[in-house]
Amino acid sequence: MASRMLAAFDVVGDISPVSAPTSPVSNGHPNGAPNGHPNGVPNGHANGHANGHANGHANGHANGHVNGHANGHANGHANGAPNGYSNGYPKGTNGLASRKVSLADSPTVELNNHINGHHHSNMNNNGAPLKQKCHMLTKQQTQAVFPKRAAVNLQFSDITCNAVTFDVPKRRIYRKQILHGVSGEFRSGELTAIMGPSGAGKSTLLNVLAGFTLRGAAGQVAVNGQVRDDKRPQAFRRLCCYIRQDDALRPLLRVQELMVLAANLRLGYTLSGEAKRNKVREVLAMLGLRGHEDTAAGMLSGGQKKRLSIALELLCNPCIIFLDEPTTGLDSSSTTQCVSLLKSLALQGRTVVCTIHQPSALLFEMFDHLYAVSAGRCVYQGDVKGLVPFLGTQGMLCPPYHNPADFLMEVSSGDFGIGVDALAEAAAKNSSRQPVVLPGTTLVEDEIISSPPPPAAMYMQFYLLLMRNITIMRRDVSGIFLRAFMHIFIGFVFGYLYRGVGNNGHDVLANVVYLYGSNLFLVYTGQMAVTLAFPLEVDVLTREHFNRWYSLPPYLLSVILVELPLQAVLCTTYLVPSYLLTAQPLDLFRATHFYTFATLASLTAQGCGFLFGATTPITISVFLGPVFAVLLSIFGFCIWYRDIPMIFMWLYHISYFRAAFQGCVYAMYSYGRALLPCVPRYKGLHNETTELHHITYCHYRAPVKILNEMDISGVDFWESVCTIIAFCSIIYIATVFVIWFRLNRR
Ligand SMILES: Nc1ncnc2c1ncn2[C@@H]1O[C@H](COP(=O)(O)OP(=O)(O)OP(=O)(O)O)[C@@H](O)[C@H]1O
Repeated sequence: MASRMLAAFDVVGDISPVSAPTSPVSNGHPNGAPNGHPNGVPNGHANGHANGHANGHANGHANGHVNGHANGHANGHANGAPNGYSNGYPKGTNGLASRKVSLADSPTVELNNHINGHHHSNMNNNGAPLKQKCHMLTKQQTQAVFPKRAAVNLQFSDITCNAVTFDVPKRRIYRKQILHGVSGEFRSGELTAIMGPSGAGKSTLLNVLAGFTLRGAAGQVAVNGQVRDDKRPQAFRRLCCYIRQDDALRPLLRVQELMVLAANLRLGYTLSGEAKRNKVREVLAMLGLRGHEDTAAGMLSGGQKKRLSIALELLCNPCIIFLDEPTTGLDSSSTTQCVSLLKSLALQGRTVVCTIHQPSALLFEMFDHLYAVSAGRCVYQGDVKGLVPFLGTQGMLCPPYHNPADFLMEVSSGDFGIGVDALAEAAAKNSSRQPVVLPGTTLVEDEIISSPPPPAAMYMQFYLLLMRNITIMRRDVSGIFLRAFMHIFIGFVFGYLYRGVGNNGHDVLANVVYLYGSNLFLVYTGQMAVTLAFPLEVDVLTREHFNRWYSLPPYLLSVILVELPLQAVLCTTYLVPSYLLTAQPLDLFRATHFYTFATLASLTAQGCGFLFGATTPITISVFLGPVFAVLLSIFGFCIWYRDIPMIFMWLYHISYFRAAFQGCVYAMYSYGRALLPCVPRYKGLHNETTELHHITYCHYRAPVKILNEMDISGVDFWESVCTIIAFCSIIYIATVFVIWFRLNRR
């Protein structure tokens, strides 16, 4: 475990050859430093013991827990955070000025503390110095990667959240209160863990604090004392990023490509290309992803994906980082790496808040601040090391050698007979944390201290996203090949089954079926491809849009401009073989009309696919899409105009499928087409096709006859085209509206 963790830091050394911190101690808030061991482990270890015993777990717990593994580590926290804060900014006098020094100095120190602390516990209980090198960024390098931004404390008070659900079988509406008026503060420079049993409301709280979901939520969130205006979330969003549990990355893009794209979108073009490349290099190095630049995101391990998600957001140097269960699905080594990384980000002055499930004892102690939630109530907030004493005061003694995180879970699940209400009440009394308002740091002033460069302009966003989509399409060779193959294959199958029907008076009805089938096939393929793909796309879109990578119009335009031509090409691969094999007229005018209608129908169906994919879960959209397509396809083929009941007449008129199908039939049999040859065919018992020349009656010899019978002798090309385009436009506008609503509904 340890070696992997170090390996990650070694990578950092590529751009920042080892540098022992020079004067890390005096100002450092996380002090691990104060007594700690910027350079030497033995010292830190000794102090760790002393302080751990003295401050922390003096009763019962001390013997087991402290002597076990937590010591070297506990030292850093025990002495570190509290002193750091009192020295650093809570006293408020020098606020930012003192932070500027302390935060820049601290990462090296504290991480060494961590790493050494771990080694003490796991590998070196005798206190022997560990011979290891930890390559970390120096103060200058850290500041070069992440210029100073304001320290941001996040206060929240009386947060409630209600969910409304509808029970379909019982036909009843249920209201459920998920959060019951929780309050607290998450501070700059601290790594905060939100912990609690499953279903306690951790993710809900994180969502509300990040501003990701505000439906049903009430209460107040303030940034450095300034109340957040949820109606104008932009100012807050400029300060923070939210990394959700699912790594919504584009699997076909390489790490470097994703980073460069993110840099271009988010850092815009006021920075030179070289500066952005440097920044990408530095962030990748910091997150231990150097050497993986050419690896596709889909091929990264779980831990690497998590780090890449963080790297992408770090490019614009957020003040607050929210992470929902960043360690879920990671092995213990990757989990430690991930939390170490978060710790180092916090130590650089960020406010880092994450939800986490039952961490190991080691991991637990890496957090500075714990916010425990159970059944929507806060059951503890404060220093991690204060948890066991607090529970002790409530009569719940953590057994020796027991992981306090596990103990917390057991207690808050009610295993010790104390109710959540009683615990929450005790926690409220115990909480000694007073809100700290940092002087001179408001949402507006943050811009003055250091605002990230302006993001790319809209047209550049469009260009960058278009290039990204083209690259993804080019990489998805197997997907595109399969789609093309299926179109060609079905083109030949249809062509064979209906061979020759396009130029035979006896086969006019068969040809009408071919035209109907062709439209239906292209409508299905156009619709289903995006219906299935778009819900997956929505996850990435939600993450990127929430974190302010780009606006919706350039995004949608870039998607449509890649999908439309692709679908048009796929239509061609079907239409050409089937058209030729079915012996449709070799007349450019008719062929163009046919192609225009069939392709327009397919592209409109694609719009429906976007709409269904964006509005409904995939299990519903795969059902709803085809039903809608079939419904609209009935009119004009299964039922003719004169037979349609009044009540359904509107469906006839809006049906893009009907307009396209009738346009195709009209193109084949109107515009003065000559009398058709009548070659009746009879399929004999032995499958031979025999021409029966003696049959003389040929009902559809005159092409206009089928048009009259189908009631479509008056089709107007432009009217049909306009009907389809109008329908298509409405569908796309509805899609834009629905996606916009989904992305902005909070
Ligand atoms: N939209 C919703 N409608 C109804 N109930 C909801 C909704 N969102 C969350 N809940 C319920 O609220 C409770 C808390 O959910 P939340 O996801 O915040 O828990 P959690 O602590 O993050 O759980 P876990 O650790 O298992 O992810 C759960 O019981 C959940 O079923």
